[in-house]
Amino acid sequence: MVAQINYTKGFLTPIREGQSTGTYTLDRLPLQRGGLLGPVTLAYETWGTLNALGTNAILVTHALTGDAHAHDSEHPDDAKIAWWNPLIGPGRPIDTDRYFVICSNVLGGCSGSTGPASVDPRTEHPYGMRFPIITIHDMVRAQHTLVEHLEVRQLAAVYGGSIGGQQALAWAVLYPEMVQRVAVIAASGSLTAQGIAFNEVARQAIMADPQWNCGDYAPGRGPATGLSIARMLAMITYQSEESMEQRFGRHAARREEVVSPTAHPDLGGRFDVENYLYHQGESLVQRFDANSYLYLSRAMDLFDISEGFSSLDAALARIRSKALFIGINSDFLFPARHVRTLAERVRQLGGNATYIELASPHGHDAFLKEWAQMTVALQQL
Ligand SMILES: CC(=O)SCCNC(=O)CCNC(=O)[C@H](O)C(C)(C)COP(=O)(O)OP(=O)(O)OC[C@H]1O[C@@H](n2cnc3c(N)ncnc32)[C@H](O)[C@@H]1OP(=O)(O)O
Ligand SMILES: N[C@@H](CCO)C(=O)O
Repeated sequence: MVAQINYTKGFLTPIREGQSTGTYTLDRLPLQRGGLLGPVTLAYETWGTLNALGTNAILVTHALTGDAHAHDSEHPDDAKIAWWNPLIGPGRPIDTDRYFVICSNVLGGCSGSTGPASVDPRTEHPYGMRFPIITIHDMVRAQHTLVEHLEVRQLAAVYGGSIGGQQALAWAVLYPEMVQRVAVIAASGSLTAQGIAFNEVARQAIMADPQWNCGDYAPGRGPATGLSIARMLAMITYQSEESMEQRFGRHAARREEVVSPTAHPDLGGRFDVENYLYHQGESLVQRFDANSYLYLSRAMDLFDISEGFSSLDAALARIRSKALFIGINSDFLFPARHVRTLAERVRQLGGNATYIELASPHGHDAFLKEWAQMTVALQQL
């Protein structure tokens, strides 16, 4: 199923005891929708030590706007510095004393891995909209070559949430012999019509911004307004009515330094939730590429775990891993019942699948916030 891939180069730099950062480049990657992409670079980080047999590795896959910095051994308790910090480290559910933990920035991303902002070797200009459509399977196949390059023979586990959960599920289906355990968090076998709809509105906001310019913009000069609106919309889908009531209610804006993007002083910026969304939009513009947002959100839409197999059951029956599915009771992007149904189907097909539901008001993003519940859940795997 996986075509021959040649490695070209890679480096790994220790940044402190037990933590390294690196890049790895392969010549070309055959894509699920046809064609070849190359060279493809993945930026990655590792924590812990690989054993002599190459069997104690854990792969962590990040969410839509995440990056390879899942853990920071110098600041292990700060989730703002590294997005899954509280779950990774010595004695934690992803135990770096026992496991060699790997996290790479996803194919199509903008934090060191090849994506639409990378230079196309054929034109010597950024790919922009000449970047091919990539899928979750392509991301996973690229990760597979990285893992092989690191001399990992077996993955003790793959963990991921949201679009990272789609990747974790794809790992278990595409490489059943390699994945011993898998945690699919806040993700299902395919995104709902509602989820696709939210993503399309976000993409249209980006593409309607004149600064988008059909995807051709200089680094740092992209569609800031469009990307900001896309993030504002997406942040609503990552939360819930309950959490937004708790956090903001109808309170007046509490943060005066946030500038309301409206000409009339009372058309926006009056409510606290509005300022929160403006701030989130501005923050994403500082750290994320708009074209990457288009391609990654599209990969999320296109994902269908049955694609390439005769049926959904044929795909799910391939899973050999011990599988943990985690739903979130307030998630309306990947509703918990879809995650539970997926787990049940894997079990009905003879798989070793467990379902756990987090009880949280925090919606989809609960897997990035509910540390105590996530710790207990991941310990079940
Ligand atoms: C830094 C990074 O994210 S690195 C990349 C890796 N990231 C990821 O993988 C996930 C991306 N991150 C996220 O999705 C989110 O940050 C989450 C889910 C982790 C947390 O989201 P939130 O619940 O909105 O977090 P939180 O309440 O801490 O607010 C975040 C920001 O909104 C600001 N904010 C909170 N309330 C308000 C308000 N009422 N008005 C204005 N701003 C507000 C905070 O000050 C904070 O600002 P900062 O990020 O500049 O420090
Ligand atoms: N808050 C997450 C949600 C997407 O799953 C992110 O920004 O990556």
